[in-house]
Amino acid sequence: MIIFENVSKTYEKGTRAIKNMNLKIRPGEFVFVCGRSGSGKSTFLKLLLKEVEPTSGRILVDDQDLGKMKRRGKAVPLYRRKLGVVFQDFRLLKDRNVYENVALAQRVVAAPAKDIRKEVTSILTTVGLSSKYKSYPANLSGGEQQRVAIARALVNKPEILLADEPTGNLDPSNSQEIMNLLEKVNEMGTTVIVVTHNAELVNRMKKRVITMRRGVVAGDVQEGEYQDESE
Ligand SMILES: Nc1ncnc2c1ncn2[C@@H]1O[C@H](COP(=O)(O)OP(=O)(O)OP(=O)(O)O)[C@@H](O)[C@H]1O
Repeated sequence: MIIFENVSKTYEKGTRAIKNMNLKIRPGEFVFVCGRSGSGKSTFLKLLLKEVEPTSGRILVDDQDLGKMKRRGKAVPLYRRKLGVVFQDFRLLKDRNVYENVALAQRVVAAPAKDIRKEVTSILTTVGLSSKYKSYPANLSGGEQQRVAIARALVNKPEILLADEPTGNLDPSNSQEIMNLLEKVNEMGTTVIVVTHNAELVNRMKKRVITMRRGVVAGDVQEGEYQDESE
């Protein structure tokens, strides 16, 4: 369970990026966080990743108070293992093939060698890329590259998948396929949080929609819609 209690974030120069955010996301939910550029979506993700600290308020993830977690030591890296992250620009290693890109995430957490092949093979099957395990990113379509990034984010079995504009670089048909994959991942048990301003896609998915406007939660609706130009 993710809980934001009266969370505000003011950056050094005085920009109030998040104002009094109250939010609960339950295990297994699929949530869109929508809003225009500058509405606070990235700051929300950074708070959840403990990349930035709230100016006030409290963030709890599975009863762990992020504010009480020591910056030094193992607590933050251990906490971050709960979270898989996917970005708009895929962020794959260009000089490694698909298999290696995904396996590396397992090596980072010192997974036993005998498990790596099994887990990587299994997750590549889930994302529909088992036949391309030897390909390099440059030889894959954007949609395929994002599938590799999703496999990499999921191979260590995080509880929560965070996707920051995952379809920002994709055409409509690849975007829909990525959304379908995220829905499948969610149905397999992972909590999925997707930050986006792609209203068309959001409105087709019929999921919970949290709308941010100038740092404030302006809407939070189950099977909701996002009206891009509502401001
Ligand atoms: N490191 C920072 N220092 C100062 N101000 C910042 C910083 N990061 C973000 N901001 C400001 O905080 C506000 C919210 O930004 P944020 O990046 O969270 O919005 P966003 O909805 O993710 O936008 P985008 O869709 O463009 O990424 C904006 O006014 C932005 O200029």
